[in-house]
Amino acid sequence: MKADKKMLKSWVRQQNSANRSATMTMALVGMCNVLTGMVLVWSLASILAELLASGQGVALRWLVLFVLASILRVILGYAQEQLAVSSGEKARKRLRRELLARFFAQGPALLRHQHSAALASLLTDRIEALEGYFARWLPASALWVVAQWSVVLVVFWQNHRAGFILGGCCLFLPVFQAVFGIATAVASRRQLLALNRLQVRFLDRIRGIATIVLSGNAEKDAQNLGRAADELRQRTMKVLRMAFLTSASTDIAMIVALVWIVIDQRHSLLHGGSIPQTTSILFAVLMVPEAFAPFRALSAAYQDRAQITNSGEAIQKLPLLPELTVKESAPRLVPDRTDKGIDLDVRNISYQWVEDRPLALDDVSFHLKAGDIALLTGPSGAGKSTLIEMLLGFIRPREGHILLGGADLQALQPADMTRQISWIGQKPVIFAGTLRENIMFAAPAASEKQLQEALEASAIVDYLALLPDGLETKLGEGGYGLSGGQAQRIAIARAFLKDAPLLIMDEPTAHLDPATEQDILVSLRRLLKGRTALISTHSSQFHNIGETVHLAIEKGRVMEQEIL
Ligand SMILES: Nc1ncnc2c1ncn2[C@@H]1O[C@H](COP(=O)(O)OP(=O)(O)OP(=O)(O)O)[C@@H](O)[C@H]1O
Repeated sequence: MKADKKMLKSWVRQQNSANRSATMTMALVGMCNVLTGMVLVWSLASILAELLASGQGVALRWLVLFVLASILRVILGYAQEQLAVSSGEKARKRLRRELLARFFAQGPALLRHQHSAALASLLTDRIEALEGYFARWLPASALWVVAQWSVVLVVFWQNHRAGFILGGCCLFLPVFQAVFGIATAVASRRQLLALNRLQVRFLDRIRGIATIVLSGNAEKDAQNLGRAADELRQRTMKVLRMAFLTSASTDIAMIVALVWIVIDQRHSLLHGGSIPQTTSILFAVLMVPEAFAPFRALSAAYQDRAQITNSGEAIQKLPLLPELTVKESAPRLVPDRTDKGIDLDVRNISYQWVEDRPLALDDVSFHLKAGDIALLTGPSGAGKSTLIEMLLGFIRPREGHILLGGADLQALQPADMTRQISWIGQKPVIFAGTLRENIMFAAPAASEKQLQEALEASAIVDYLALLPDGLETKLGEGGYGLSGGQAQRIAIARAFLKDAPLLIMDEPTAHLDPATEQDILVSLRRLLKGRTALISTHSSQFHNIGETVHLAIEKGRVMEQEIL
């Protein structure tokens, strides 16, 4: 627990220092704004004092100073706002980039530890909620003490008694902040957790909509969601109440200072002191809101401060899976590819998902020559998916090595590794976009001729004419729906286009009817030519696909058997 807090603090410090120059620039412009405010108020106090004393004219210099200071304040205020927006934007972009890089570096193994809705919310809402921290809280916290106490000192210099009163009232503010601010932070943290729970629930329900409707539980589920939404509403109201109390406490301190100064100096004000004396009193009175403004900005941003802790905690909760990327400075290795495919040598690899659970892969060794087609079979939970994830480079062996074309998989640069491997799973991911974009995703630089060849080899041409806009038909969410077989052909076309020498498949025909499975097998046979392949399957239809090796896996152990 203590270690977690320490790590969180150090992460927040890192964020602060990454943003230091922007924060300091904002604080500097803010300080100029405060100083300009003093000049503005002084010129206004002088104008009023002269009017009250003589009732006649006002020295031109005060009017000119007043107008110039007003214009400068507007400019400085605008600059402050612009700097805040751009600093918040830059910080969020940087954080998103860093997080996304971490997600990609950890691969799909991350989804075994975290719900996809929680990850999506971390990348979107939680990072978005940090805008206020970088744009408002950091500059306000760097500025408020200096700004507030420089106002108090200037007031004290002009009018000792008023300076004392103002300083005294300002001293109470941190106490109010400690009481209400901490309560606001706790409320805001609970609100965020409730929001996160609601998002995860919603995504689950949307994914499982068919199951919920068919089980007759739709009504009950809607009620549960309603309750979760109500909990979020109540937590949001609590945050607003706390924020209101924080702001009200600042107002009360300000009013007390104002009334106190006026009562204290009423004699000079009512019985006409000298012009400098009236000016100093009016200056002190008019400066009261200026003295409280930096603190008001700070307390308005207090909730924003809570957000960095919330987001930081969520980021800390991401599992510390080993990152898969190899340093760019590492020497480049080139796997040896031949016309037949690529050599795959798996040497004594072991893997354990959780410390006290049995090994998911236990001293696994096998060798596939270029052009070998291996069928991987085994009961559920035997370790097939773990082995595939390891070959795809998403998890690292605890022990042992995997050599691809003679090069150690773990020492390959990510781009060099992914170029060697194509993967076809049970259901291909179809992105929202056209059919063309979905296929070209595998090789964006492919020519029109290569695309046509891939369309023919994967037999997509057979159903192209049935699509409303051919290759330009919109697919994916909100787009045209494809059957399982049609979607699987997209995955096959992608593999043709990518033209990688190692093909890994995980139950590629699992959800297809026997007739479609036969059609897909025809395309797969074409795809297998000139490649090494490892196919995890339960289907007997694969037993005459031209397999040369049988890998039977059970309890994480592999038996290799060559088929002659
Ligand atoms: N993220 C994880 N955390 C803990 N244990 C895991 C995790 N993923 C897999 N396992 C365990 O590792 C073992 C191998 O699982 P794996 O998913 O590789 O089996 P499989 O042969 O692919 O099964 P199936 O055919 O049902 O997909 C199982 O005991 C499983 O419970």
